Amino acid sequence: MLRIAVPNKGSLSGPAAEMLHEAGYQQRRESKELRIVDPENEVEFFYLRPRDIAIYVSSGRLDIGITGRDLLVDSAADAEEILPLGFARSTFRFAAKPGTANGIEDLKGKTVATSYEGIVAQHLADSGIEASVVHLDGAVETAIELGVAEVIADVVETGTSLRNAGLEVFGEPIMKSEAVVIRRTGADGEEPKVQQFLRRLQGVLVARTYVMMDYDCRVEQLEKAVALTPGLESPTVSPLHNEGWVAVRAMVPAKEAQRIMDDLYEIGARAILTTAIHACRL
Ligand SMILES: Nc1ncnc2c1ncn2[C@@H]1O[C@H](COP(=O)(O)OP(=O)(O)OP(=O)(O)O)[C@@H](O)[C@H]1O
Ligand SMILES: O=P(O)(O)OC[C@H]1O[C@H](OP(=O)(O)OP(=O)(O)O)[C@H](O)[C@@H]1O
Ligand SMILES: [Mg+2]
Repeated sequence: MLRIAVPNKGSLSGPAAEMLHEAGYQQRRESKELRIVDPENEVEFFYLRPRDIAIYVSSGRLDIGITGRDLLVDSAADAEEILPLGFARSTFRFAAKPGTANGIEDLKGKTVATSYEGIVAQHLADSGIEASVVHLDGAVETAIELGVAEVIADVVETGTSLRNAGLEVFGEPIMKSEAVVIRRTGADGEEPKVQQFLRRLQGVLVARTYVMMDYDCRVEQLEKAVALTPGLESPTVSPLHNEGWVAVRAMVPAKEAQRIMDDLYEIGARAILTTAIHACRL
């Protein structure tokens, strides 16, 4: 049975459960459940604090886990990323009161408050900057107002939390993060159960980012049309009953679907349809 760590709380837990559900796995019915078995898929899910997931996976007791890239790096656990999942996207940045810092060199001798001490200490060491780091559990944006630190380093998504606290980012982003699947460093990458799990999640990612497009066009327009809808490998082209016409079917990125439909119409394609993909294996 494959043993998988899943976030039990916070920004990662809802989207992770949703993705697993879309991939056909049973998920817990209420938020207090800490462990469930999905016998049909031969998988056991452990609902753990996101911060602890890399530690469990590195111990080898759990085969794989879903966590944030920033949490993985911060933990310094012996685990590695094997698949990015595209949700809980954020950047990790320094911020301070406007006009008090412009770059990392301005951190010299200052105190930085953060929940991600590992990332910050490493980044300061790599940059040759000596500064103190104070660990806070959350709501780090308030630390400056309350005099605990002159600078913070925190997760930024929309920037609303920083704006509300009257703070501004400075310097280069320290890292970009998103939810990722991890495994113990050097674990057997060919393990069939792990491979099957990854294929299912990849299927969800593809189903979320692509739509299926069907249309009819004249044979003379086919090369132009295919250039607009090259598909993943190559589009399916079938003859139509009316001579001189073909039907084309190809996957296209969902975000570009409307523009592609306009462009196809312009070159004479008709009966252009897009449909959602519910699941796939590439
Ligand atoms: N506002 C946000 N937008 C996108 N990702 C976020 C946001 N806040 C946190 N994350 C990501 O979620 C992960 C942190 O999860 P964690 O559950 O520890 O914190 P949280 O979502 O802030 O919840 P909590 O309320 O428990 O602090 C990290 O990978 C982080 O980058
Ligand atoms: O840029 P934004 O869209 O505002 O998102 C970033 C904020 O979201 C998270 O906080 P959360 O609400 O989880 O509280 P926490 O600080 O206690 O973790 C994160 O720690 C930032 O504070
Ligand atoms: Mg938080």
